[in-house]
Amino acid sequence: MQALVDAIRQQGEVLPGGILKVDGLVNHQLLPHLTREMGEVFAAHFAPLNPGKIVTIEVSGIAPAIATAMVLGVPMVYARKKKPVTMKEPAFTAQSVSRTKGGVVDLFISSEFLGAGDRVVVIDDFLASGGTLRALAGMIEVSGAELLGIGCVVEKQFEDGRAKLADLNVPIHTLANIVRMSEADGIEVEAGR
Ligand SMILES: O=P(O)(O)OC[C@H]1O[C@H](OP(=O)(O)OP(=O)(O)O)[C@H](O)[C@@H]1O
Ligand SMILES: O=c1[nH]c(=O)c2nc[nH]c2[nH]1
Repeated sequence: MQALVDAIRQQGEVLPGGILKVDGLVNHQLLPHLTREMGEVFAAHFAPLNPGKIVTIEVSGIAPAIATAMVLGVPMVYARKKKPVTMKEPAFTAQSVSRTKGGVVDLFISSEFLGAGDRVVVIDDFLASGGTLRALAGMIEVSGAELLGIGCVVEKQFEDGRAKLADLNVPIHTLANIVRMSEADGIEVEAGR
């Protein structure tokens, strides 16, 4: 997605600890024209798989996920990181590591909105180590739903998440690919794959 690649070139910053800051377009501020195009691109890519639900994780996955769900005309379900009292027991749960806040986080998906018979595409903002997507895939499997594919806005190729998720045997589509980055040399970004 060329507009996203251009925006990362203009706004992206490399922070200590191998974190790419794209707060002005993905994490803290959203640019509607970019978010809408993300949804259109993901929807066009995954429509042939005939998904019936989009699944994501709060908080930064929600925007590209709902943009995709709106184009496909299907519900969007998101994993929460704190279990609200309204969530019916038993919920599907897993743990992942928050890359931007540090520490292990618990994830909860309501069993009211995911289960056997659901055909699911997962959309998230970052594919880095793949740990978060692994946790989501586990919850989807336990629910009895079928995982059809994974879409992420930004892939950090050098963290190898794509290879680590190969055993899931589903297509992974990303919109921008960070080939390498460092505080000294900046960001090498290309179109996703
Ligand atoms: O492939 P991984 O190494 O698991 O990294 C990717 C995850 O890390 C971020 O979550 P984080 O909790 O940092 O951020 P958020 O609250 O902004 O969604 C991002 O939103 C992905 O879900
Ligand atoms: O804002 C972010 N920047 C990153 O580099 C990253 N990696 C995983 N999750 C991330 N979120």
